[in-house]
This record gives sequence, C-alpha cells and structure tokens, in this order.
Amino acid sequence: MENATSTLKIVISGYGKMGKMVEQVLAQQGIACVAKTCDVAALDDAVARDAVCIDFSTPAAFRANYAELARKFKAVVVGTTGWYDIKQDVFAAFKQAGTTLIWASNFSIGVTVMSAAVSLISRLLGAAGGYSPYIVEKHHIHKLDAPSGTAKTLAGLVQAGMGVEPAVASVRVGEIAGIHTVGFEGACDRITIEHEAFSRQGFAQGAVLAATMTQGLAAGIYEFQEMIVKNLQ
Ligand SMILES: NC(=O)C1=CN([C@@H]2O[C@H](COP(=O)(O)OP(=O)(O)OC[C@H]3O[C@@H](n4cnc5c(N)ncnc54)[C@H](O)[C@@H]3O)[C@@H](O)[C@H]2O)C=CC1
Ligand SMILES: O=C(O)C1=N[C@H](C(=O)O)C[C@H](O)C1
Repeated sequence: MENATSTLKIVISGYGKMGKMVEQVLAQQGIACVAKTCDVAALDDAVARDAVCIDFSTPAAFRANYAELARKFKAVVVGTTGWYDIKQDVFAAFKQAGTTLIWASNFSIGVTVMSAAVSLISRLLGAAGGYSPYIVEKHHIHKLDAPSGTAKTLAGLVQAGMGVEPAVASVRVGEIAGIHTVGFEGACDRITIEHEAFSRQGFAQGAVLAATMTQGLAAGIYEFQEMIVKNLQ
C-alpha cells in the first residue's frame, strides 16, 4: 500500500544553500524530488501540476514569481523572506488560484516554539508594564535581507503583545546560520530568550514537514507556526 510521502512529488525552487539542504532531507526521507530549478517560471507546467513546490529562492525572485507559483503548482511551501510588505497581494493570488500556501519566516521547530513563548512573555510583560523590548539577529554575510524575516515576525508578536515596537539590530558576520535573541529590559531585571540554529538542517526539515502537511489539507493560506503550535498543545 502507498503511504502519503511515497506519492508526494517535490519541486525545489531555488537551488542555493537551502535548496541543497532540502534536497538532502528529501533523500533521507525517501521523498521524490522531480525537479530543482533556479528559474521556476520556466518550469514545464506538466511537471508542476501535481507537485508541491518548496521555494527558497531570493526576495526579488519570489516577488516576481509568486503569481506563477500559485498558478502552476498543486501547493507551495515558501521559506523565502523579504516579501512581507506585499503579503496581502501574495495571499490574494493564492486564494484566487485555489492553491494551498504554507509560509514561514523560519521553519525550525525551535523558532516555532520560541515564537509562542515570545507571544506569552510579551502579553504578560505588556500587562505588567515597565519593560522595553529589543531583538538582535545575527546571520552570515551572504544574506540579502535585513532585518531577517524571523526578526520581523518576532517583532510583530512583541508589538501585538505589548503594544510597543521593539528596537531591532542586525549583524552580518562569517557563516552564522541564524541567531535570534529577544530581550525585555526592565529597571530591575531582564528576560532574554534566544534561538541558535547550528546548521540549515532544521529549516529544511520543517519545510519538508510542511510539504507533507499539504496533503489532505483544505486549500488555504497557512502559517507554519500556527499549524505546529496547535498540534503541540
Ligand atoms: N524560512 C526559513 O526557515 C528560512 C528562510 N531562508 C530564506 O530563504 C531564501 C534563500 O536562502 P539561501 O538558500 O540561503 O539563499 P541562496 O542565495 O543560497 O539561494 C537562493 C537561490 O535562488 C536562486 N534563484 C534566483 N532566481 C530564482 C528564480 N527565479 N527561481 C528560482 N530560484 C531562483 C538563486 O540562483 C540561488 O541559487 C532567503 O530569502 C532566506 O532568507 C533561509 C533559511 C531558512
Ligand atoms: O537567510 C537565512 O540564512 C535565514 N533566513 C531566515 C530569516 O530571514 O529569518 C531564517 C533563518 O534565520 C536563516
């Protein structure tokens, strides 16, 4: 009997650092990668039609290609960052096409759980008063966007909980896979919560998990963090 992953077909859009890591995780899990491309708009419609696309391309490429991704694929998992200012346009394109979209600024389970903790701490400290929030994110020198997508998401959670926009600082040095620190500075004490990715493996594993989750899911727009936290509670 076939299981769900044996029928899953993946197209990797963006065969860079993350695309290559996703390819490794797919191979480890025995999931078929039917194409990998650095020009997703040129991909044959017949290949795309019954495939789930995992997109780790560039901010500019995703901005140019999102409508084509929504039209072409059965479902799309997007990890690319640097497009959240056009979120409403992207979501509308997927809704109109009836194509499932799962997105996350950070597909690691660690950041997913950290985000839930940041929401809780922000809400409680917002009610207590007297704390100033801040975020520091550190990444490798090749990263194109700043602040990171994760920092923007965490800033949104802090703002929602405390009604205060946190100060955000970005550091680009060496080959850091990703470190996010959220701090809450008070007069007498400070809370810090930090996530450090040791490699890109956790991001790729989360994106592949998201691709498997598209199977049997009603068409719609889903944020990975919400899906996972709901399952863990
Ligand atoms: N959500 C998450 O968990 C994570 C998100 N990211 C994000 O993923 C994106 C990619 O990161 P990296 O792999 O480190 O970058 P990278 O620069 O190593 O790879 C990007 C690749 O996209 C390709 N590309 C350019 N135009 C394209 C097009 N039209 N169609 C398809 N591919 C195209 C480039 O040739 C390159 O190979 C970035 O936006 C980064 O912030 C990175 C790690 C984790
Ligand atoms: O570009 C990266 O490398 C990363 N990008 C994501 C982001 O912008 O938050 C996630 C992760 O931190 C790695």
